[in-house]
Amino acid sequence: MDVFRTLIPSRGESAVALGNFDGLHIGHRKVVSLACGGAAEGLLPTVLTFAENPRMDLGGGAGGRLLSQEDKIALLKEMGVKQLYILEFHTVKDLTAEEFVEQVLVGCLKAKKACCGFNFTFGRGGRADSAALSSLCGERGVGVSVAQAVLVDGTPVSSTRIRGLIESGRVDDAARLLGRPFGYRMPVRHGRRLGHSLGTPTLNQELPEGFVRPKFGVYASRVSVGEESHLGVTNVGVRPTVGSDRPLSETWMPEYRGGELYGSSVRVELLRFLRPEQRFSTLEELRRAIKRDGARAGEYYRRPLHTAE
Ligand SMILES: Cc1cc2nc3c(=O)[nH]c(=O)nc-3n(C[C@H](O)[C@H](O)[C@H](O)COP(=O)(O)O)c2cc1C
Ligand SMILES: Nc1ncnc2c1ncn2[C@@H]1O[C@H](COP(=O)(O)OP(=O)(O)OP(=O)(O)O)[C@@H](O)[C@H]1O
Repeated sequence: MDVFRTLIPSRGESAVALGNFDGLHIGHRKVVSLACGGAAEGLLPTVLTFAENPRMDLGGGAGGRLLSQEDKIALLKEMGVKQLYILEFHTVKDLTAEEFVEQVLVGCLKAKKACCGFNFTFGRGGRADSAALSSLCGERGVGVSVAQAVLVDGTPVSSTRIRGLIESGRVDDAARLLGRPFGYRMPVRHGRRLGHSLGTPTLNQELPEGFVRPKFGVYASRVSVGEESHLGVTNVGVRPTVGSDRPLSETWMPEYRGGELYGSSVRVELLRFLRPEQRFSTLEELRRAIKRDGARAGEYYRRPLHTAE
């Protein structure tokens, strides 16, 4: 897959999926798969997205990112996308709907097919919708496919809805909307090695500025180290017992017997909220709580995904 960060000409005629696609949830995947379907007609499956959520620019406040750019690129590649444009929003922000179709879609991306969802908006101020896209594209011989709303529990799936679930600890519900567990791949940093002395060594990862902030507390988790998955139990928060100046994700893998992971990039998926973070009066109480958390996490880890209790 080619990744372009500026509007350089497409390598050939394309089928383009349009949107921000933060999280690549099941609604987004439907739009992207419409573009991937273009391959059967000899079109290059292409995604046009943005480096930062356009809502920031349009004054809406975007909330934390659900997916790092690296993870977004990997998922789109897996889906069969051949060209990915990750643009700075200001490069298209002031174009009218007509200019966007003429200059970007037709002129640069050589689109023969454009794909979007039921609630897609574009053009200056986000004032044009999928009907406008259909008519502007139709005049230029470009087909348009509009995905109907993908619903869960009767309501459209959206990045905003998923953020709300994660921020309130409902990661198992978020997984139903994402089509996979919520997680992050971040480098493992050194901690104070207190965990080692408690008998529960932890992988410490910093959640970067601008990333969605899961509800502080302890989660059953799944940890991917290379090709292997391990049971994990993760505390997301500021560790009121021992203190931390910034939010951390700390994961103990009760059954892991492998080597040190400092410096490597490890994927942690949060499967189920277990309890809020607590201030313990002694380290011994903290140690016992962590062991109990590990045992509870094992129950969720071994349970098939997305099933009710
Ligand atoms: C499963 C788990 C649960 C935890 N729960 C709490 C908690 O409720 N309160 C707290 O202050 N710290 C909690 N922690 C964080 C520990 O204080 C921290 O991981 C430990 O002190 C090790 O620190 P270090 O990585 O700097 O060595 C938890 C950690 C884990 C792995
Ligand atoms: N539930 C859904 N069903 C079908 N298409 C969707 C759905 N959600 C988003 N889309 C489409 O996916 C593309 C990307 O949308 P966008 O990134 O704005 O997603 P969103 O999840 O609605 O985000 P937000 O919550 O920030 O509005 C757009 O073309 C949009 O219409």
